[in-house]
Amino acid sequence: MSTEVTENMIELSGVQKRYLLKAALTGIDLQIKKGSIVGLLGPNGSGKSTLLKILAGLIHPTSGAIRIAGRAPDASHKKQIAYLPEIDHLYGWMTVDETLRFIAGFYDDWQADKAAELLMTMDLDGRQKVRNLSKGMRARLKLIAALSRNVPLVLLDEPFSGIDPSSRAKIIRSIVSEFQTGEQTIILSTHSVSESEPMFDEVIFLHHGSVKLFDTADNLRSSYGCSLENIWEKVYA
Ligand SMILES: Nc1ncnc2c1ncn2[C@@H]1O[C@H](COP(=O)(O)OP(=O)(O)OP(=O)(O)O)[C@@H](O)[C@H]1O
Repeated sequence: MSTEVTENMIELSGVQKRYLLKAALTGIDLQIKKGSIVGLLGPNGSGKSTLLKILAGLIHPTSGAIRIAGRAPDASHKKQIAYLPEIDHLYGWMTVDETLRFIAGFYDDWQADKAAELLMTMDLDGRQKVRNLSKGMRARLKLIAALSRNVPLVLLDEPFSGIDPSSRAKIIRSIVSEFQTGEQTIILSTHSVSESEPMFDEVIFLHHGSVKLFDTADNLRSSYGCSLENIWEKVYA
């Protein structure tokens, strides 16, 4: 993906998004370094999904500039971004194995061995029909689909939605262990701040469509003297 030498995977300058009368993003300036796991946090409606969709190239900003790996986004970028949407588009009539084979067909970078490994880590039965999966199991299947690709940028929108708290910790460990240090950048939106906190290198707190705080997780914890979960309570009090 990198045609120019740059330390940043993502650079956003003055990015705004308006849906008819609703301003979802009101001017985002951000520089996200390559090789980090970034937590995208914020209350309902703060703009997390909108920002991720813009980065995935699914929607366009109303104004502002975006650079991904040093270049303005174009059609070729989409091939190098794995995006897990908040809503799933899985086919109920397929089995889990058929779903993964179907998704694999779209991507040259699909890693079948990794998908098989994740299937075991996520405790999913490949023979089960998607329509019979619980909400949490569907969420796991979506995660396998995103994490089995060998891409420099992974965008996960609420990946733990529907997954029970004890399984979340296990899944977070598998995301961290699958993370290709130095090569990949993961941006992950979540409301599960306490469970996710250990995996974040950097954290963005969004509020009403703008960045309220952005720093390394360590700097935030040391300047506030508390956990990210407690910072959340202070920021959105
Ligand atoms: N397609 C759309 N048309 C109109 N308004 C939209 C659309 N999508 C999002 N919005 C509005 O933009 C704002 C930001 O929404 P967004 O989904 O990005 O927030 P979010 O932080 O992801 O929320 P949540 O945590 O509830 O998923 C909200 O006020 C929402 O109602």
